[in-house]
Amino acid sequence: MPPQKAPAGVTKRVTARPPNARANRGAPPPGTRSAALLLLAAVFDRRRPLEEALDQLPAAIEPRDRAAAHRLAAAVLRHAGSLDAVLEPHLRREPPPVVRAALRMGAAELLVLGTPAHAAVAATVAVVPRPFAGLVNAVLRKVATEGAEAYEGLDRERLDTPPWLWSAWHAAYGAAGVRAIARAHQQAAPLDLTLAPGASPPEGAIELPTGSWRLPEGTRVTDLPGLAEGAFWVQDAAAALPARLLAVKPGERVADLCAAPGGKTAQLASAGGIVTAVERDPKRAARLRENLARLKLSVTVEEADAATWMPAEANFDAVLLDAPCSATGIIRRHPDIPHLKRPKDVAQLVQAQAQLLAQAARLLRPGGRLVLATCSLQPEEGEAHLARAAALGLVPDPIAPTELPGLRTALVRGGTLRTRPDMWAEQGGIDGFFAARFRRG
Ligand SMILES: C[S@@+](CC[C@H](N)C(=O)[O-])C[C@H]1O[C@@H](n2cnc3c(N)ncnc32)[C@H](O)[C@@H]1O
Repeated sequence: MPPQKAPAGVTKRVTARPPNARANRGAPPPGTRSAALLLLAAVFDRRRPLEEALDQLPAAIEPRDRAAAHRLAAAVLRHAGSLDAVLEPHLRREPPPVVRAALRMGAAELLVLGTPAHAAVAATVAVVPRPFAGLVNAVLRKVATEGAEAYEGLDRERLDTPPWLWSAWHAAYGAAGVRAIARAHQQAAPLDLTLAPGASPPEGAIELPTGSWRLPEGTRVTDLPGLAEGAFWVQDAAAALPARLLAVKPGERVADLCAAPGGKTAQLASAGGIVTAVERDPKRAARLRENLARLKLSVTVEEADAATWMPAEANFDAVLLDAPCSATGIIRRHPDIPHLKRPKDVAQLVQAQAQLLAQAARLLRPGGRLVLATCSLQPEEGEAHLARAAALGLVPDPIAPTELPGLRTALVRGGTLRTRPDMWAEQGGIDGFFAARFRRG
């Protein structure tokens, strides 16, 4: 997102304390800030996903520095609009990108993460090119003394949401809806797990009404016992719903289209389905295989384009199409998304989804079931596909309220699923998903 000023006419909301300000956790370890600058340059300058940038950090960077850099970069990405609004009065002209990124980083440490001022300022100054050290020092000192008050007075929900997404969500969900969604995006998400059949949940996990298990935000999955043994896999509670809605019975032949990293594949195979998972991207297909091996699940993985893939023996009992999408439903977990996606991406993805849907319908036996899912809040990538499905001869198979315990508000339009990140707000929210179920006539 380019630096933004508060839009005209936006009401300023004042809260006693920034809701994201954490208890002071002390200064991040050395090496964090230069690694975070690499991550931010990848997202802001080259428009690469944060996860990809993390994978490409130099191998010499220590795991604890990587984790701290990820946390710092995520705070900048989540709050970039608000941080810019605080920085703006202290900048006479636009600084070079690396300096802008460092200023956002320093401001995020001061205003969001609670790093002590002396550590945040000195360590940020140390990673900028020398000619800009004085500027960064002066601006961050100002932010350290005056920034908190300015930050608290901002309409952060609005400033941290790109205008095109705000307008689209306003049109789809109304004024209260867009506000609630943007508020949910101010917070990082908790860690949700799906348990392997018969496995015990990790200590401290809470069971959600839909059957997923939740641990507090910031929990590191690698610290949980049972990960290597395949006792669970990481999967947001909303992401776990589409495969459940397919209600696979043991021995059924199931095609899982667009499958990596395989959370839904694992659910389908655990339910006893004879699963073929189709994934186009070779690296992601390799990750899918690794994940299935860890979970000791037997699945046929096809590296192929699901828009044209047609095995000799199709006639599947059930097909899950978890189509590639703009991913605007998972911004809580991926705060880089608002900085990477543009409206034209949505239009292109809708075309791809329509092709995949048509092919998915061809794979079914008569009477077979299809669930279409996208992790997007854009109606073009969800509800708009219902008319296309009807034209393909797919008959709606409405989801029943009993299939969504604790989530009845997510049941809309005569039996389709629409979750939003502001649902289950008291329990830490849920990702935004659309899902619809059909039968082949
Ligand atoms: C939303 S993610 C799928 C998440 C996955 N179903 C899960 O639950 O873990 C979309 C995946 O589809 C893959 N993909 C995109 N277009 C594809 C296509 N035409 N054929 C097969 N895979 C595709 C992407 O590489 C990506 O791995």
